[in-house]
Amino acid sequence: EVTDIGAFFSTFPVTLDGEPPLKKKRVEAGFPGSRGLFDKWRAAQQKLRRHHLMTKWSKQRPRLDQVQSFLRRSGWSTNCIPAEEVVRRWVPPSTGQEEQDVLHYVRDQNWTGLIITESQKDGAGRGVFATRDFNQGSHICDYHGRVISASEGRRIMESLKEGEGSYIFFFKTANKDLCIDAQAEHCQCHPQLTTFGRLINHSAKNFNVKCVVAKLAGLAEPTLLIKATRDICAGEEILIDYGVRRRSFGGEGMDLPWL
Ligand SMILES: C[S@@+](CC[C@H](N)C(=O)[O-])C[C@H]1O[C@@H](n2cnc3c(N)ncnc32)[C@H](O)[C@@H]1O
Repeated sequence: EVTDIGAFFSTFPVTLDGEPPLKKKRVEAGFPGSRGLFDKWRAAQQKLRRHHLMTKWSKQRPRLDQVQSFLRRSGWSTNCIPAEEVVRRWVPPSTGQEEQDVLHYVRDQNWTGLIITESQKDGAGRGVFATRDFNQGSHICDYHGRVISASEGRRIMESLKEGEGSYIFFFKTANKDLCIDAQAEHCQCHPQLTTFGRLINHSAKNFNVKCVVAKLAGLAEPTLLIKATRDICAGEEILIDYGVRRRSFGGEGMDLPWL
C-alpha cells in the first residue's frame, strides 16, 4: 500500500471537473481503500472550485440565479461552496485580475492546490505539497505572519529554546530591514488556520519556489509572495532555499543536521 500523499496527487491530480478517485481505483493504483486520501482530494478540489467561482465574475456581483445556473451546468452540485456565499463574498476587481486574485488569497488565506502533510524528508516534520500542477512563475502562497523589524525578529530568534524551529523570514524592502514573524502556529488574523508559507521546508539544490517582496494595493504592509521557479507537478513537495548554509551564523549552522 502506498500512503505517500505526493504519489497520490501525482496519480490523481486535482482538477475543477474531475471526479475523486473511488475506492476501486485507489486500491488498483496501490493506495489504501480507507477514506483519508479521498477526503484530502475532495478538500483540494473544493478550494479550487471556490477560487474559480470567486474570480469568475470580474465586472459586477453575479446574481444568485446566474451562479446557480453555472453550478448546474458545471455539474458541481456537491463539493462546492453554496451559490449564496459566492454572491455574498464577491468583491470588485480594483486592479489587474492577477493582483486581485493574489489579494484575495492573501486576505483569506485560501490558496489552492496545496496540502500540508508529513514531509518525506528525514526528520523534517510537516511540509507543503502540490495537489495540482503549477506553471513556472505562478504564485503558490505567501509567507504569512506579522511584519516586524529585523531587530525584533532577531530578538525572537534568540529567545527560542534549543531545538525549537524558527518561523521568521528576514527580508529587505525600501532600504528597511524587516521580517515576517510566523512563529505562532496560528496568526492573529486567521486564528483557525495553519498557513502554508511557514511550513515550507528547505532545499538548497532542489528548491522549486522563491520569495519575492510585493506591495499589494489595499494592504498596508509588504507581502512576501512565494512563486514557482519552475513548473511544479502535482505530488511534489514545495521547497525553498532558506538561504542558510552550515557555515551560516558564524558556524552555528553546523549544528543543524538538515542543512
Ligand atoms: C520553517 S520550519 C518548516 C516546517 C517544519 N517542517 C514544520 O513541521 O513545522 C523549519 C524547520 O523545518 C525543518 N526542515 C526544513 N527543511 C528541512 C529539510 N530539508 N530536512 C529536514 N528538516 C527540515 C527543520 O527542523 C527546520 O528548523
